[in-house]
Amino acid sequence: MTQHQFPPVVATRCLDPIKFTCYFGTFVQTPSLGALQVLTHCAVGVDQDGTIVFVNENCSDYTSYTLKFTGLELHEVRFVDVADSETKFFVPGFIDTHIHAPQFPNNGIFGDSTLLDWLEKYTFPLESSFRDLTRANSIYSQVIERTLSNGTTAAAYYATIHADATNLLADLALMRGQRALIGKVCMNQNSPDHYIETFEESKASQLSVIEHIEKRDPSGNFVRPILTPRFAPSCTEKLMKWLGELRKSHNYHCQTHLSENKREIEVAKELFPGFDSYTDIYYKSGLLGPKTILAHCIHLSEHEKDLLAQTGCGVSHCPTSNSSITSGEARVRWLLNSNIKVSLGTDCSGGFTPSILQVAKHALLVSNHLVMKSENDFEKLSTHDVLYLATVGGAEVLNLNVKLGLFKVGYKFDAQLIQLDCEGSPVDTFEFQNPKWGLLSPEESRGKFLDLIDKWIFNGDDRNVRKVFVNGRCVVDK
Ligand SMILES: O=c1[nH]c(=O)c2nc[nH]c2[nH]1
Repeated sequence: MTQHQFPPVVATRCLDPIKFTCYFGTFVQTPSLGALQVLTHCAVGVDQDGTIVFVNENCSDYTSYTLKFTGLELHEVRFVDVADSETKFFVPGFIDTHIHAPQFPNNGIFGDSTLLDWLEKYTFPLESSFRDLTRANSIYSQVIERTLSNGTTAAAYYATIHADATNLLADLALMRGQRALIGKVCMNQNSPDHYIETFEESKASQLSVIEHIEKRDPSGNFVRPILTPRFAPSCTEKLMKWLGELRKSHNYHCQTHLSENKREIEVAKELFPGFDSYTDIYYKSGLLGPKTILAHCIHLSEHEKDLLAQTGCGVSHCPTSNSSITSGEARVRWLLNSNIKVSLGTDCSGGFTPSILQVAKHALLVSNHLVMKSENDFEKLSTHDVLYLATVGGAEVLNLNVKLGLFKVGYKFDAQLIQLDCEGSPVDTFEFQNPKWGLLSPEESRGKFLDLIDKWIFNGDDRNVRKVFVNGRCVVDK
């Protein structure tokens, strides 16, 4: 079906250790919001640290180029040529900036509840069972496997209040090769007797989790602790202020929920009457900064939005969850226009899918609903916009030491290999829709390829994710 005009795989195996890997094929990325870049016949070189050292577009002789560029011998380089199908391409790994790992068994179970009763009925009972490490081991292993298989190369996880189980989540992510921010949930008020901690307990277990994770990965490039006050209603001011001090003194990451549900906002205001707004509670507690991730942010006032912009926080937009438990529609464009970093979160199990690709599609549909309600086009998000939120947006919000989200020199090779015409693919491909690079005009080929990307976003799923790479290492090979 495809017109492959380039050399086949030259060397796949050698006796000496591989010093360098060169991937050859089509690479798709979103260098800026709304812009989709398609690099065809492109050679991307990755060193042993998983860092991209060259990106050479329109490179017909990629083997000679690579050897010349690196100065290495043929046997020291692994060539991975995936250009055997024109419906195969690399995209940056997805970044899930809001996911509750212990809630995974409840995906799809929410009945007709909304946030506060959903927490009581479904969420707290399940999370409290993570005092059992056998259960934690089995569920956390499954979450990591499932999200990796959906192309998620980095995630900001909420765990539970239990230090041992949280440490286990960090160990499992590190072992399996998924980048992860790991949050021990802190909650010391308005929670059920079977699932609550005192201020002193919260403090002690938070410090022990930080110590454990920092020992496991001193570089912090793979797993890192993230301070996680659950949300204002379940934390005392004393606890939030202590976490705020800790954040500021060590420049730690921080994550919490903000302005998800109207009743939740009323409760927060009732519990903290001395503050100007829900956002102000976090602001005055010292929780807001460039490494803070705020999930939802649906019902913010102008002033609250300005506070997020001023403090440099990132937002995790969770449209699947917001539709499922009837929370509302976040105004993503309104946030982006104020230079607030926005990314996507599955929010399992308020959300029902562990797939950021599905969430990207929901983000687009929710933006269409905002347009239908307000009758202006301003809020509409394109397929290219939501791909940006799923990759570059996620990297900005995670704010790690390593550069992620693009195929660019100096960035880490965290990637997915997508194939639309694989066996069992949910995406139907047709010969007349094939881009036929080199045989049609560049504009025609590009137009056809962009259509394929749209088809992938709307119809694709984990079956199309053939390989996943984190830091240059293949962690999923189907
Ligand atoms: O979507 C949500 N999931 C949760 O677990 C939670 N806790 C507080 N607020 C929350 N929102």
